[in-house]
Amino acid sequence: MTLIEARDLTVRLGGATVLEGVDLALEPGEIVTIVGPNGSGKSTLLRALLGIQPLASGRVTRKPGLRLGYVPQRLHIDAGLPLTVRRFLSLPRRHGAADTAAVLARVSMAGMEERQMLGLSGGQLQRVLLARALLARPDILVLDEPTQGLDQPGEAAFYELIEEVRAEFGCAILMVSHDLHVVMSASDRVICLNGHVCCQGTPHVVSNAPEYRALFGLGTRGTLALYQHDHDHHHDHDHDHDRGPAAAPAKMSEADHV
Ligand SMILES: Nc1ncnc2c1ncn2[C@@H]1O[C@H](COP(=O)(O)OP(=O)(O)OP(=O)(O)O)[C@@H](O)[C@H]1O
Repeated sequence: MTLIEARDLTVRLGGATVLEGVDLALEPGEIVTIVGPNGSGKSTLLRALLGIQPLASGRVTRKPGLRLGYVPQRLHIDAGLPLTVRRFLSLPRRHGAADTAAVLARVSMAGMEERQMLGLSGGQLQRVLLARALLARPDILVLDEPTQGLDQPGEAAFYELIEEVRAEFGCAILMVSHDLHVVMSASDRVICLNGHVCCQGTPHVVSNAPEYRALFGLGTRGTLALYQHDHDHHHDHDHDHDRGPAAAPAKMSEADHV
């Protein structure tokens, strides 16, 4: 059964249309990655799916009783606010000490309950955020650029952990990522967003589809262009990224088959 489905989503922020006509569905156990240039509406789409972003129009349907775990892009903690890992994990809902200890151990943070949140390294903070999301026993783990600011080994380790968590918890994963290797290797499906869904498909199909190569002009740069394309080019066929949110999804006969 589909976990969550968005139909024809439109979101306006500060008078601008940030998302328009976006459709998306997530099936159990899938890893789906949203890519797109800065400001293309990726975080807004996640927030809309989470139900914390009002819609101008469209609909989000959730499986009854659906549990969502969210790992945000950033966490603002007041510099003067003492906040231990234990306290943070009990917000907004308290969990038993054993559950907290188990989930911290799962993210390789065993025994860190009394550490101050402000004293954690970037990688440790991401693990604590993941632990908090896992405490909700989510059907879907939603991650917004979860490895931002981590070095390469930290990034690789974090995504390895995500895959392990999916296998163990059986949850679907929906994430925004700028990390090419994640997009190409760890995702079942890639959605390319620029205010609208430009194209989508499995990473393999998308990166190999002639339509995709024509669309993004991969040339000799290979799959790197999947990550690097910036939607500021023109091409001869009927899909124009420059139209922004009002544009229709690309016609990608192969790549659209998901
Ligand atoms: N509260 C707001 N009021 C007005 N405009 C906003 C607001 N929040 C976001 N926006 C605008 O909406 C657009 C989409 O923002 P969003 O954060 O969803 O993009 P993104 O694809 O996640 O970007 P990035 O890759 O930089 O994180 C941007 O142009 C942003 O400036």
